Amino acid sequence: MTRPKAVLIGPPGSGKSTVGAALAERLGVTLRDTDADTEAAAGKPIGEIFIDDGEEHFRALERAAVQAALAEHEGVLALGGGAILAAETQELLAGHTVVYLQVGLSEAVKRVGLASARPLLVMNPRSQLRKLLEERLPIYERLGTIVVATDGRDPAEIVEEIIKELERS
Ligand SMILES: Nc1ncnc2c1ncn2[C@@H]1O[C@H](COP(=O)(O)OP(=O)(O)OP(=O)(O)O)[C@@H](O)[C@H]1O
Ligand SMILES: O=C(O)C1=C[C@@H](O)[C@@H](O)[C@H](O)C1
Ligand SMILES: [Mg+2]
Repeated sequence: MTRPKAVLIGPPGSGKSTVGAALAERLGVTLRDTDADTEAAAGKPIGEIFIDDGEEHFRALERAAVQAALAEHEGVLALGGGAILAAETQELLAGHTVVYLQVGLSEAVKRVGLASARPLLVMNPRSQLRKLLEERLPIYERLGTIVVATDGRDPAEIVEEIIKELERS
């Protein structure tokens, strides 16, 4: 059965795309990112999907993107930050190697401030992120089979820890 070597989950700014790219390179495999797949399916950026079609439509496209990627991809798979909210996705992740990238509120705020626009964090990113972390932390914790702290650590260091954990699992 085809399986990703690692599925990365975590809040916005935890580094799923950044660490995912470095991890894939280190393992000699490709990175697939469900945010990119969702944009490709819709033919427009995530921000525009939210504006034109609403979050519910985005989440439906995201569920389909996650389902396809889990079935097809053999490399590293990064999920959108909120993909784990769907019960269907939570069930599909059972049996996969799921790497939860932990990030604290202050560090997440700094990191998303540096990156491209995220529709859920356009207004008052700190309080939006706080709410989002409160809701999601128990879910990330439950789904992660490998948990890696990222605050104050650079992506290369995080990748080495993930590799060690993958070798042990
Ligand atoms: N360990 C790290 N140390 C410092 N900066 C980091 C680290 N990981 C990621 N970053 C930076 O934080 C920003 C967000 O990272 P990234 O886009 O990888 O997060 P993400 O988890 O994919 O977020 P999203 O859920 O919104 O897709 C980027 O500017 C990235 O360079
Ligand atoms: O945390 C979230 O809900 C999101 C994170 C991003 O990866 C994108 O999937 C989108 O901006 C929503
Ligand atoms: Mg990302």
